Amino acid sequence: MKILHADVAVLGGGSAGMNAFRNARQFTDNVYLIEGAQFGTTCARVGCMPSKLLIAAADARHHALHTAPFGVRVDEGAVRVDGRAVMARVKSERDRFVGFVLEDVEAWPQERRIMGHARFVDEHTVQVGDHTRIHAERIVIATGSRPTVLPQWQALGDKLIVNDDVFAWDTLPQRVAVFGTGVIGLELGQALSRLGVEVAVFGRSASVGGISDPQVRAEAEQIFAQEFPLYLNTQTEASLQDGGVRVDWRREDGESGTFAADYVLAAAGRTPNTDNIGLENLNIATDARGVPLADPHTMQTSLPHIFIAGDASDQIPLLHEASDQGKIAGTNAGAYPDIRAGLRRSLIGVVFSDPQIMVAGARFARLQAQFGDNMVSGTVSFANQGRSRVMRVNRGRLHVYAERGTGRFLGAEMVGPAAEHIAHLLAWAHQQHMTVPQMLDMPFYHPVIEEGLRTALRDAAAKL
Ligand SMILES: Cc1cc2nc3c(=O)[nH]c(=O)nc-3n(C[C@H](O)[C@H](O)[C@H](O)COP(=O)(O)OP(=O)(O)OC[C@H]3O[C@@H](n4cnc5c(N)ncnc54)[C@H](O)[C@@H]3O)c2cc1C
Ligand SMILES: NC(=O)c1ccc[n+]([C@@H]2O[C@H](COP(=O)([O-])OP(=O)(O)OC[C@H]3O[C@@H](n4cnc5c(N)ncnc54)[C@H](O)[C@@H]3O)[C@@H](O)[C@H]2O)c1
Repeated sequence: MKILHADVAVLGGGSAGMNAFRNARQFTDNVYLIEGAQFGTTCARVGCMPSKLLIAAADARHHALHTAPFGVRVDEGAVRVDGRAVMARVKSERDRFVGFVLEDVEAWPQERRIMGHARFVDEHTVQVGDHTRIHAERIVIATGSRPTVLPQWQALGDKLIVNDDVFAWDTLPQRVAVFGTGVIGLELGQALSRLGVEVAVFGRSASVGGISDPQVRAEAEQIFAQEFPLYLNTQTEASLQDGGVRVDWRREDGESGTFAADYVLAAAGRTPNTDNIGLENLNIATDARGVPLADPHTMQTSLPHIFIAGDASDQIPLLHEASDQGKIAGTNAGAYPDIRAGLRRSLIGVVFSDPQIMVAGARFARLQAQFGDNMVSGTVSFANQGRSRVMRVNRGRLHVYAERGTGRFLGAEMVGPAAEHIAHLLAWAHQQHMTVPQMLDMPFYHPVIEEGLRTALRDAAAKL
């Protein structure tokens, strides 16, 4: 057994762990980065990047099939999906992104990177595989998350797939049942459907892409249900049949049916990888899911020398949050005991469906609980918004929320065109603590989709 002594040990070499390692090294060279599976990050290998590549292919087919309203005739029969070519591009571009991450990792001294599953033996000792034991003064947990697989789905064997499996395909299957109407369910479900795969998306609640505003959510449901079968508030039972999967479903309203699929894609949330790292050997405060509680400004847990970052923290499971949290945790682990609050940005979240979904600042549900009647909501429908109509992307709704009296901009939720860009404008305004009147003083070009944002802001201003 190799015994090492470290100032800082970082558990997990994904986006959060890499940033923690990088930042801890600003203070000491004696830092180890431990990776249990492979370097390359979830984001680049099986997350953000390959999903966006698949969506790009799906949108190419969708646009090719929808040119007629512009007077541009494309022979529909000529639009053919070559599943092997689609997956070949997804994988080769994905490998390019992974390659850049690996270049960064390989630039670090080899003896500082240790491969193996890490577990706590006690508050200062980490066992790596069966080969190394590290005594560390400070430790950063950055072990990420994995798809949640419910026990009743285990019997499906290799017919139950997760996002990682999709990006390992060499070609496209014929039929997929998606369990989960959150971010992954919508993104991958719609992309597969647009690539010609027969898809049905099942959600056990009314949730669509995480939208908490009932009016925006209802609009999203209506839009997506027009494109592919979307079953909300639905119970499902999946069993193996004829070499595939049979999904028996029953909706709350009593409607029921069966869907035959090649695979069930589990997209029902993610579980932080903190249940298999020996936390039982520590006296650390955890939340109801068993995840260590941490101050979001310092990422310090209840054990002052242990920090947590990224999806493992179960705070906001997004890439930019993992990077920020990794930086904060690594800096504080390096500078310990000089602990400082790091930069936390305004909330921004985008679902890359079509139309896109976004949240900026704060979610409606949280704001309503906090502000109640002290909050106004400005609205715009994109159905007749000028530029959106020109481009035939005129679907969706934006709600902006502001504090009554002060006019302070509080947040927004949206399903609609250019949501990824509007999300940035609004998150930036939120972080600058702008009021709705100040936002209306900003320039708006003509004709642009952002003029819809101005309509919503004017509506909010009139109610202030
Ligand atoms: C399909 C999909 C699409 C996504 N799209 C987006 C998007 O468009 N935009 C966005 O912002 N976010 C997106 N995300 C979320 C984003 O990918 C994650 O929030 C982010 O990658 C989390 O980074 P992390 O460092 O916490 O975890 P990871 O990158 O998963 O790193 C954790 C690392 O820890 C290792 N590890 C685990 N346990 C141990 C152990 N005990 N010992 C040693 N090592 C261990 C793992 O092998 C892994 O390498 C997406 C996620 C998925 C699944
Ligand atoms: N564009 C992006 O930024 C992006 C893309 C993909 C993933 N992500 C991140 O990854 C996280 C995980 O994504 P996700 O879609 O798995 O989780 P999610 O939390 O977004 O959605 C999970 C959905 O599954 C539903 N659900 C739960 N149990 C179910 C069951 N038994 N049957 C059917 N439905 C069930 C929930 O009601 C919810 O709607 C996201 O929260 C997000 O932070 C981000």
